[in-house]
Amino acid sequence: MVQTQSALAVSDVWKTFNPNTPTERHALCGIDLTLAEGDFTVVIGSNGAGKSTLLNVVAGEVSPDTGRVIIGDDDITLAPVHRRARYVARVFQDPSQGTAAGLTVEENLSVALKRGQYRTLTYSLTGARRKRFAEALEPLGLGLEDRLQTQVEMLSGGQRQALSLIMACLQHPKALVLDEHCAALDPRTAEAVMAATIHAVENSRITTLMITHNMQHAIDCGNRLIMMHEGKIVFEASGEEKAKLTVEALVERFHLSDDKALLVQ
Ligand SMILES: Nc1ncnc2c1ncn2[C@@H]1O[C@H](COP(=O)(O)OP(=O)(O)OP(=O)(O)O)[C@@H](O)[C@H]1O
Repeated sequence: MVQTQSALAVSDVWKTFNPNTPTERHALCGIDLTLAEGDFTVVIGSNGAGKSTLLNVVAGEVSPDTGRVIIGDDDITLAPVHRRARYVARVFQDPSQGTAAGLTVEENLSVALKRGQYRTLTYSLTGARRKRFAEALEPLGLGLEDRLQTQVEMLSGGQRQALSLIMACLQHPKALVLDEHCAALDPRTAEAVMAATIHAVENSRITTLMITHNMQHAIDCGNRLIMMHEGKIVFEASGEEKAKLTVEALVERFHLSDDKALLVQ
């Protein structure tokens, strides 16, 4: 057991894909990142900067070549994805990835309640549990609390993504990773899901890493921001400095005005 005060620490993490081949890619080059409990950190950077690889290392999808990932007091560097479910919840870009289409809204939420435990296909949907689900869904403002028995395949992409978010937060994971989870949604729905994200993360104070290419979301969300480039963190802002950032200042500061990937509004 490693003693640490942080909620999530990524320490000197390196990752090279296809080493010593013509397709070698240095995705992460000595990443150090320490988040306190409740930190909501936005991750931005150009295409290929290493953002998804960083989140994959935290979520256990990718093993670092060297370095450590520590959550609370537990070193989870070598923990497989299924064991990390007790620690890390994730929402992907594709709304269909976080929910089971053939199950109802309440069945999906019941599965989410079993995060990190051995899952069975038995759901005990008590009145108390349905009330808890309805209370979790109600702040989304999408009316899902009245559709607990609706098959998820009947929901829109935005509704499914909002449900994925609530499912990810339901058991209060120690860390939440959001990988461009609004990128596949139409602009209006993306705004609704982002508002739900801010509400869910800030209310529950879940330590969160969120990738976005939307600079306005990067400005509006979270108390910390990191910018990655070529596998390194090249800029960090937190607290008041983060609150004072503007889209223009970010673009100007990093001479990114010609990088369209960073300018999706
Ligand atoms: N599984 C993989 N196999 C080989 N190379 C990979 C793999 N995953 C990522 N890479 C490479 O590692 C580098 C970092 O990729 P990563 O997906 O982490 O970047 P990103 O910042 O998330 O980019 P984007 O914004 O385009 O999604 C890139 O050069 C990418 O091509």
